[in-house]
Amino acid sequence: MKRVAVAAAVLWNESGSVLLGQRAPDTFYPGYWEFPGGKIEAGETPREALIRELREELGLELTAARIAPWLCRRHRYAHADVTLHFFQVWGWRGTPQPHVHAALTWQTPGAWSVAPMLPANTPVAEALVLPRLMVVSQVTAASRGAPVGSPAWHDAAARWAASIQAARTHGAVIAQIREKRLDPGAEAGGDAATACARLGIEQLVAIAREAGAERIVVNGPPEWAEAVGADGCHLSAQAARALLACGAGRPVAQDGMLLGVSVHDASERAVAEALDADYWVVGPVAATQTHPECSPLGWSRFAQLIAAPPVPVFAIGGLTAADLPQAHMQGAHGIAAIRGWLRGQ
Ligand SMILES: Nc1nc2c([nH]c(=O)n2[C@H]2C[C@H](O)[C@@H](COP(=O)(O)OP(=O)(O)OP(=O)(O)O)O2)c(=O)[nH]1
Repeated sequence: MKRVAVAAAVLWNESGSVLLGQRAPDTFYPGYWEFPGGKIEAGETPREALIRELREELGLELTAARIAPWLCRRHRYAHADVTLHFFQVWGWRGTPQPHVHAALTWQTPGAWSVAPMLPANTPVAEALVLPRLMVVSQVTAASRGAPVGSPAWHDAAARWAASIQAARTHGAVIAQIREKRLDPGAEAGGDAATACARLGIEQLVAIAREAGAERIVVNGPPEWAEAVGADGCHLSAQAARALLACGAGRPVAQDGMLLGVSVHDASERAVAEALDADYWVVGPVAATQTHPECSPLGWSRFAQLIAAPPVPVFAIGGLTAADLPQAHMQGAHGIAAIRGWLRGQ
């Protein structure tokens, strides 16, 4: 089958809308909506092709410093096996003109008023509505293991809620409940411990919802995410590797549940890909108190590790909201942090 490589742009305007073009009547999939872009020619990089295509198709001059790689998706159409390099673009000169499209429209992701999109774009449209900021909990550790429901535990939980609220001033939030010692499946075991752990996680889900988190994932087995009414589960790199080793496939029980995986190196990236995770959390980018034993990747190794990711990536490790633009430029979808959200407030 013919292999085709394509570069396409998610152009963001100041109101948070993205530009779609409707394919012309004489093309393959006429009338379908797509992100502007086109085939990468011999000798071109995806970025060079993007700049050329948007000049030809829309009459725009992209601002080089405002173009960021984002996702790379492969889709097998009947006519060709297509690899799509999606970029996010925030800066250009000119007003988009429909030089090749039947129509152009600015659309708010998730509130699409046009359809259908090209089939390869369904996961891309979903990725566009995934929040950019992940706030990771650390309530048990921050309260020095105080029992669930105790005043010290509540204080730590309130600080976590404040972190979620602080992050929300920068955009939509995914809350990740990461309470290792509360893991209801942990070796501490016993019915009372399990019930208490479950209660703790349930309370944190309620607190995160109240604080305005758009999505909530639980770091632990998928059954627990489901049992406490979370929107998905997040697997540590170790848990993901163990699941894959027992020959299990993608471990998410219900449709629509998110699956996230932590990644620190290329072999863990391969595990996340094999499990068909919906997003990766990759780091540490900078030094962090949570993992003092890990040497930081720095942005350049981070960018190499995540190069051409099929799903959105959150950068983690010593980051604050101020790092979001830099994270985007390195190919990240967003950033994740435990402590960073209240810094500087
Ligand atoms: N530009 C763009 N192409 C996409 C998207 N999603 C998607 O599956 N594609 C596919 C459709 C095509 O197979 C290919 C884009 O090729 P193209 O627009 O340069 O060319 P084409 O197939 O329409 O036709 P032609 O240039 O060969 O005449 O990528 C998208 O969002 N934007």
